[in-house]
Amino acid sequence: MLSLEGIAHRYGCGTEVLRDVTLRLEPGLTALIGPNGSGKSTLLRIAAGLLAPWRGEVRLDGRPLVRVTTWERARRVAYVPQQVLLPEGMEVLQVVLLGRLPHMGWLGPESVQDRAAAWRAMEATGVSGLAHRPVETLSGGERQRVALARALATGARHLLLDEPTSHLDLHHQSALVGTLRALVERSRLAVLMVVHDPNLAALADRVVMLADGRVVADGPPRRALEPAALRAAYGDGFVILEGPDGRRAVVPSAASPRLPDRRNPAAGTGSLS
Ligand SMILES: Nc1ncnc2c1ncn2[C@@H]1O[C@H](COP(=O)(O)OP(=O)(O)OP(=O)(O)O)[C@@H](O)[C@H]1O
Repeated sequence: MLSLEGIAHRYGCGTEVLRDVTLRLEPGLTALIGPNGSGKSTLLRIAAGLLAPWRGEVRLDGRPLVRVTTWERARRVAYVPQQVLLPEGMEVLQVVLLGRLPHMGWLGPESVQDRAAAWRAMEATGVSGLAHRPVETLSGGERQRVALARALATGARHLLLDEPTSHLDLHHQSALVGTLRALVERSRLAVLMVVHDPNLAALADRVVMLADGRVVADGPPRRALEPAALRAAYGDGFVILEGPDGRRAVVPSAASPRLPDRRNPAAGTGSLS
């Protein structure tokens, strides 16, 4: 299990962008949401071991992550950044096979098992038909799915995905959630994905909401996405529609929105009717 304990972070001499965040990443699909600049990407990079926290510790099965070798970490924790950079001049299959490097070591070449894992990952993300396309010819959404395939090919049980749906159309957003859910159920993966859309977050098993670098809600979607919690984090620039089956949709409102008053957290909360 990947756990973050008492994490605080500041860049240089700036103010704290994460404050005392404690989070245990259990098997299941967890959505990480929060306003722009609330610290989501910073938290993911710290969880991936790519950024040393200013205070606190990340542990993998109880061991400090800094003591886990780079190879082992790469086999067990996969991270897909917000800005996906794929090496130009390579075909999709070659790029996805890069996800197998932690299993191949320096000596390579890839084994039958490595190729099978790469094909499985491409099929799961719907890019197997693009296997021999040079990556620079792909659309933004296709690139994003190739990056996810590379992460899945690692076989890591912990997936850290920073806005994996930002370039995806509605169909592929649903397909991605379906794929992740199937992986979670079949292989007990622990997935932490940053999303901006609360409606997408509502499809997760658990929602963690950050505001001002703190966890302000953590629980099942219905509870974590309570109107009052959303309003405290995002202000009043949205309305909540409720269908006859009780399902809710959060949609931006056309009115000039006000952000919450962070000096007085009680202001800006309340009923959204
Ligand atoms: N390398 C850096 N140097 C200085 N400040 C940084 C750096 N990276 C991020 N920040 C600042 O840290 C804060 C948190 O940034 P972060 O990218 O973690 O937020 P986020 O919640 O992912 O935002 P968004 O939703 O806009 O992607 C922001 O105020 C940002 O400007």
